[in-house]
Order: sequence, then C-alpha cells, then structure tokens
Amino acid sequence: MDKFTISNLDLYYDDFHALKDVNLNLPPNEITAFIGPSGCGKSTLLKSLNRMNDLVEGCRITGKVLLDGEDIYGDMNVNHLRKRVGMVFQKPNPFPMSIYDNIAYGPRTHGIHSRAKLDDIVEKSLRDAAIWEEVKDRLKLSALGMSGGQQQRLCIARALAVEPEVLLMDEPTSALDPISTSKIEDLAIELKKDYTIIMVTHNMQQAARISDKTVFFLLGEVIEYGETEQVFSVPNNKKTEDYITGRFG
Ligand SMILES: Nc1ncnc2c1ncn2[C@@H]1O[C@H](COP(=O)(O)OP(=O)(O)OP(=O)(O)O)[C@@H](O)[C@H]1O
Repeated sequence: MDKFTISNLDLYYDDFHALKDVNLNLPPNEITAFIGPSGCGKSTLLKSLNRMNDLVEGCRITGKVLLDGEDIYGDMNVNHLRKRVGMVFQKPNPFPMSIYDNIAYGPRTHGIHSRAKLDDIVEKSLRDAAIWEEVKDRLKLSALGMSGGQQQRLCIARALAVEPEVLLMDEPTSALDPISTSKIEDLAIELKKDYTIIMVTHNMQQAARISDKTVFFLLGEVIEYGETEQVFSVPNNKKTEDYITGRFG
C-alpha cells in the first residue's frame, strides 16, 4: 500500500490558489523528490503532509491526504500525526540545549523518562543519523557549538528519536557545504530502508542522484510524476524537460 495517497488536493492562502488538484501516490521506503521553480508549491505540499499549514492563518485545504489509508485531515490527532511524520527544515534548527537534550526532548514529551531508556534512544538516533562517532564524547555540550552539517544531522537524529514512519525534508542541504551535503545524501539513502522520505530540493543533481521518484511542480500543479530515471532522461512533458535542462526556472 502507498504511504501517502493524495487526492484532489487544493490549498488556498486566503484568495491565493497555491496547490491545484494535486493527485499523487507516494510509496513507502522510497525517496521522493519534489522539484520545480521557486514559489511553485513544493514546501506547501510538504507541509500539508503533517498539517504544518494548520498553523497558517487563512490557509484552507480541500481534498484528501491519506496516511496508510487514514485521512490525516479527518479525526486524526495532530500530535500523533506529527510523531509519525517528522520534519527536517532547510536551516538546521537545534534547540539551545545540550546535544543529549535535543534528542531526548521528543521522547520526554511522549512520556519516556527512564534514564537508561533515554540513553539508548539518544545513542541509536545519533548512530542512525551518522553522527554518533563525532559527538559521543560531547553529549553534554551545547548543540549550538556544532558545525552546520553536524547540526543538520543532529536535527535528523532528533526527528528519528520519536520513531517516525516518514521524514519530510525541506531543502535539507541547501545551507551545507559539499561534504556535509554528501553525508546527508548517503544518510537519506541509508534511512529509506526504514523510513519513507519526501524531500524538496533545488539541486537537480541531488534529485537525480538519490531519489526513486520525482514530482515536478509548476504554479501549484503537478506537471509530471514518475521514476526519477525516466523523468530526468525522457521526461513526458516539454515543461519538465525545459526545467531540468535549465532552459527556465
Ligand atoms: N503563509 C503563506 N501565506 C501566503 N502565501 C504563501 C504562504 N506560504 C507560501 N505562500 C505562497 O504560496 C506559493 C507556494 O509557496 P511555497 O513556499 O510552497 O513554494 P516553493 O515551491 O516551496 O518555493 P521555494 O522553492 O522558493 O521554497 C508562493 O506563491 C508563496 O508566496
């Protein structure tokens, strides 16, 4: 079964029609890349998948988003939804506290207080985010003292600590140098064994390198959706071809 089934999704910011009749089935354990020029609605759709748009005044949504067949805009508890569907943002945003507490924060809010249990979660999450070796001797130090690339992997570890099923990543490497970027890309490929990953990226090479499926958006509409290899080698739509070959956008 698909992880997300999006049907007839329309989204408005007041009078502005930001997403137009979006229909997509996103499979589990794959990386799906959202690409398209600035302002075409990639982040808006990403945020619709864990209801981050609920916080935006004037935002109105019609249509359906199913997670494992369950309507996320129905009577699903939003906190539970966000536990299942975690998010990593463009700019690393560690909390101003220790590395350990950044990771333990989520599990604590979900009622886990046993020291031994938290120790296990912190180690496992940092290992899964490929940053344990770099920070294991400084867990008590502030997360703000880490490099940008380390902070982003910490934020991924923080997202993993509550055992989500899906990771939404909004341009997770745009603020990072090439080495950190490559670490996050390798990590995403590793993580898809256990998670479903949906990533907004402006980097065409990145989408081509790591994603299984690609969705190309233009002005709030899905123009093309398919296997990444096909979308990048023989796009069905002329507009997709123009965009990925850099003729516009
Ligand atoms: N909170 C908001 N209120 C009003 N309009 C918004 C809001 N957020 C986004 N928009 C508008 O909706 C459209 C889609 O924005 P969105 O951020 O989803 O685009 P994007 O494809 O992710 O762009 P970028 O690549 O620049 O991040 C844009 O025209 C934007 O101005």
